Amino acid sequence: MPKVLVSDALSERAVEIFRERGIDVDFQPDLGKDKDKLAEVIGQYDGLAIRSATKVTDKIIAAAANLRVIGRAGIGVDNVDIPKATARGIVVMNTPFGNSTTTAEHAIAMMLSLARQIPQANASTHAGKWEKSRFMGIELTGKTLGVIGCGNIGSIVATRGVGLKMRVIAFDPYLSPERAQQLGVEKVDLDTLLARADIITLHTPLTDKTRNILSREALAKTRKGVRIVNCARGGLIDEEALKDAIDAGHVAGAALDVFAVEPAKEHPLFGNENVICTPHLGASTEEAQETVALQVAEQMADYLLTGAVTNAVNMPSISAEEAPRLKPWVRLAEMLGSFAGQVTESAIKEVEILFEGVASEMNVKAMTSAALAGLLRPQVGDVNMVSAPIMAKERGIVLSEVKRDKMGVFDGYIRLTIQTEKQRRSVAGTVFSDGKPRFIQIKGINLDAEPAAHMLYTTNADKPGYIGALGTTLGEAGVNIAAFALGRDKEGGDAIALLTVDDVVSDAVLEKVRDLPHVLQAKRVEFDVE
Ligand SMILES: NC(=O)c1ccc[n+]([C@@H]2O[C@H](COP(=O)([O-])OP(=O)(O)OC[C@H]3O[C@@H](n4cnc5c(N)ncnc54)[C@H](O)[C@@H]3O)[C@@H](O)[C@H]2O)c1
Ligand SMILES: O=C(O)CC[C@@H](O)C(=O)O
Repeated sequence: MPKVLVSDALSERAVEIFRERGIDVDFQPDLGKDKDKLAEVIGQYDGLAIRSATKVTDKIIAAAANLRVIGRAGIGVDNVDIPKATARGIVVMNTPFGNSTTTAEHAIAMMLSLARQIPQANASTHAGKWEKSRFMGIELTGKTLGVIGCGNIGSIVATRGVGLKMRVIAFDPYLSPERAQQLGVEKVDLDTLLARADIITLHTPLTDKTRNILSREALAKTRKGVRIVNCARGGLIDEEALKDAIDAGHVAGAALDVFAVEPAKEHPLFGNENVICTPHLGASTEEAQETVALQVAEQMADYLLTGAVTNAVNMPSISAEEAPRLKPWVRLAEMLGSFAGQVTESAIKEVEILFEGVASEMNVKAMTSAALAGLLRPQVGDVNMVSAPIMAKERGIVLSEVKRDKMGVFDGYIRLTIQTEKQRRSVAGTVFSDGKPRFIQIKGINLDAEPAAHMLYTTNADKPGYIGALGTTLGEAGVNIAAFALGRDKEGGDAIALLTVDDVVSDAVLEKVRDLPHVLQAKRVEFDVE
């Protein structure tokens, strides 16, 4: 039974879902804050469910010997070392839509609070001061709202802005003109947004491109009296520059839900009367927390129990419906890759994967990832479907995928061709109606072989007497042959043999086979068979 640790304050709904799905779950909502304790225990778990407090660092990943999936109940995965998780073959999932509306509403609440100084007026009134003349606000109707990042949350904020009768402009290089029109916003470049917006609201992820998008220089380009809302990520604003701009009276106010360092227990902007702060509350509504907890638990359970992948940030999706049909094809792809990887000794330069017929109608990304994992494993050891594409890229392997309608006798097949420094090699296979993989072609030569735990692959010149000599050599070495698949390109041409044997083919036996007349190559090939 898979075991999951919930190390942040997720809604209890997640725990219920894991239990209902038959998963052993430990709910320790404060454990994520104790990184040493987390590193101590993480090795026991197959899954880790988190919000933002748990930092899944290199060190945690190194200690997570059995971890297969990290589920983030929320959007931002910047608290997870994704490259490290990917390299270790751990799927990282998030819930990209579950808290968007709630966070957009928080941004709007922050904008309204900023416009009317509601938190300050509230504190003053509670203190019995009745400072009616101190709190003069601004009206939002007719004002220009500048949205930086118009994705899930930014677009909801934009439409709410339109609803408030604001003029909404947006900077987002990936926003299409059609989508902008549909949202009722004007697409502009960053400098135009900075120059025109009365209120700027940030909704991008934190990346190398967006870090400090509101830099000192950018803030200098804003209108005097601009107000700034950040409910996205702390690093998007140069906080020192923001403080200076507020102190100088250029920026009229800022509403911050997020900070460069969190938890933010002290900050240069704390105590500033023009700054409103909340402790990263954007996603904190009962509705959003229940939704993200439910979604992340379902997604993680699906992956751990069926292999279905939803909302992974480091792997292609595999839906629960397609997972059973796809599974034997993924397995075939991995075996084709494994075969090619085991018989190849030089560096792989190119990989081409052809998907024909029914194979081309399925999730080819998943099959490609599996083929790459099989291919690289003999060379790099610890690799799986998650880490294989990135490892292939790191090794400079050029990958191409080709899809083709059914042309041959099989309803569908996959052919993997690899180009090494020395040669080009191909292997093809299909899945029979019993769900079992079959190799149907090697080096363009047809054959019919079921991959098995222990196999011997030979290439030889097609001359009489070879099969007898091979059988005798194996028999004398005590190697029992369970199945023998043969093929040749033409009479007297190149021939191949793929034999299933009962035990591992030893190096000594391989040497004897290589010494037989007409043998060009002899390789031991092994597969993990269920
Ligand atoms: N405060 C919170 O509690 C809270 C809750 C949820 C999400 N978030 C954060 O809100 C942010 C937005 O989330 P989302 O779900 O809308 O993400 P999203 O991916 O749907 O949208 C992000 C948008 O930013 C745009 N973008 C990317 N790079 C850009 C750049 N250089 N300049 C301008 N635009 C750029 C993208 O094209 C995209 O449209 C994320 O940082 C997320 O982590 C915060
Ligand atoms: O879990 C939270 O409270 C914060 C979530 C938010 O930052 C997100 O990226 O989804």
